[in-house]
Amino acid sequence: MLVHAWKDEASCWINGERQTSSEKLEVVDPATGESVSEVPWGGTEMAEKAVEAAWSAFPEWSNRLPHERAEVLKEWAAGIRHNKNSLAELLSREQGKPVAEALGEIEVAASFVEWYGEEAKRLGGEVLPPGKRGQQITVLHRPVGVAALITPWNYPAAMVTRKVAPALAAGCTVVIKPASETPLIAAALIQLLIETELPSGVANLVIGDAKLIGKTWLEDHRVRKISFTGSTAVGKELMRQGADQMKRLSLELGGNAPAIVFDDVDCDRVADAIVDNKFENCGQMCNGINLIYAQESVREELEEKIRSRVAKIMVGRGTDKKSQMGPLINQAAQEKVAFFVEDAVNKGARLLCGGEKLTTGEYADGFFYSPTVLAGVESGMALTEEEVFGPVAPILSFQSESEVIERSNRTPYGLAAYLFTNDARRIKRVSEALDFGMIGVNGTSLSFPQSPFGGVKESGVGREGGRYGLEEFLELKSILTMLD
Ligand SMILES: NC(=O)c1ccc[n+]([C@@H]2O[C@H](COP(=O)([O-])OP(=O)(O)OC[C@H]3O[C@@H](n4cnc5c(N)ncnc54)[C@H](O)[C@@H]3O)[C@@H](O)[C@H]2O)c1
Ligand SMILES: N[C@@H](CC=O)C(=O)O
Repeated sequence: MLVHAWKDEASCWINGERQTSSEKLEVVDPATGESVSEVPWGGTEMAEKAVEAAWSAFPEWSNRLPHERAEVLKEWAAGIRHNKNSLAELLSREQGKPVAEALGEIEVAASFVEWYGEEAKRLGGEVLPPGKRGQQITVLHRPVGVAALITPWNYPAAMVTRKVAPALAAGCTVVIKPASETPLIAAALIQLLIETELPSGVANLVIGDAKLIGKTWLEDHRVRKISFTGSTAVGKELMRQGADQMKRLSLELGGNAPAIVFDDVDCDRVADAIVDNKFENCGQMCNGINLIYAQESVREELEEKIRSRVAKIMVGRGTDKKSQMGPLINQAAQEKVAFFVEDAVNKGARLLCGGEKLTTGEYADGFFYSPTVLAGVESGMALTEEEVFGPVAPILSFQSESEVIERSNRTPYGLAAYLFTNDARRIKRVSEALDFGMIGVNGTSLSFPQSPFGGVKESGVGREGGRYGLEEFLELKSILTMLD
């Protein structure tokens, strides 16, 4: 098996072939502003060509035996794991996260491929009780068809495989558009997929103008499914555009996750869990904690335990082994975080640590922001309403269970919520009352291949992960047969 260095290899892929373009996209390291690589930049023409290839490949791929599709996925997972170190380095350079975190993401990416390879073999149908004598009712699961997959920059490896693997397992063929900030890791993963026994045209990748490519795929009748991960604003726009042709849609969108800490906990363990989650990927995580609600009697203790941990986080370039947190993805993200902190402080929040753009020395050319903790946060501050998507831990106080449930549910988002308590009855009551798609109880890890990942309300439609993620790429067909 080949080990790649990923130098000057990035490309768009259609029908198993590299694509060229007169226009190029320069991919920049957010830690240094240095160029990492150039990739071809596509538009309408390349997007159409990709659909043509996926459409032509669909009959053969969808008719393959499930275990044959599984073989390809197994080979892909092995290729990813075989190349994990160079993939993690590439991911860190274009996205900014520390290499150790990037390695973790590559393993998650491979685990989804492996899991869906296994699940592909279990795809079955159903025979239902007859409605009249001599009748047989059979329900088949059929692949939706050509699926268009659009992915974000924050987890640019795992979000690609979490879509591609179930789509291929179901028998769909795919066209993929990664975020322009992080096309290299997507191109590398698709190259590894193409290096398996995958028939040409089953997986196609177009890097380029998001609006043009999105419009082309939404207007093409041959594309039957859109699976999108990204911001709620773009998700809503795709839903509007998809309505014309009744496209099947899966939307994994933004969140505004509360972490509720009751007063019966061990504050050291809770502070560890909260800081791990909040500062992963520089706070750029859809299920990242956005608001920390501390019950008043433990608030001061928790504030201090969180502050002391956050003050020690080493910030630096992701490829530097000492770094525990990298830069934000770009200048706009850095400015947005600065705005949220300034707004909160102006409205009365207390800065416990951080609170500044890092702009000198080794940080001068990157988009760094210091790990920040704010206390005394109250509703009315902009960061209580919106997803901050940065390294800021805002702490609020609450008195009673009913009050904190009501305040947590006030958001239009509903992706993830976290709850810390040792009271079993309270765990049941509160986790059932919180209006979110995923609840972490006494822990903050939510992403596993077998578990459904996704939100309610404006956090999206549908689920990724587990058998639910496979169902997103399947249609039901009922066959009602009279046998005599
Ligand atoms: N729920 C989840 O599973 C999940 C996972 C990761 C990220 N997210 C969310 O993603 C957001 C961050 O990602 P982002 O900034 O890359 O989001 P984004 O919406 O700006 O972009 C996401 C993708 O959509 C593309 N895009 C942008 N405009 C488009 C258009 N008009 N038509 C078609 N495609 C278009 C982008 O190029 C990118 O590939 C956050 O809100 C985060 O919470 C959600
Ligand atoms: N952490 C999430 C991605 C959200 O941004 C995951 O691993 O699925």
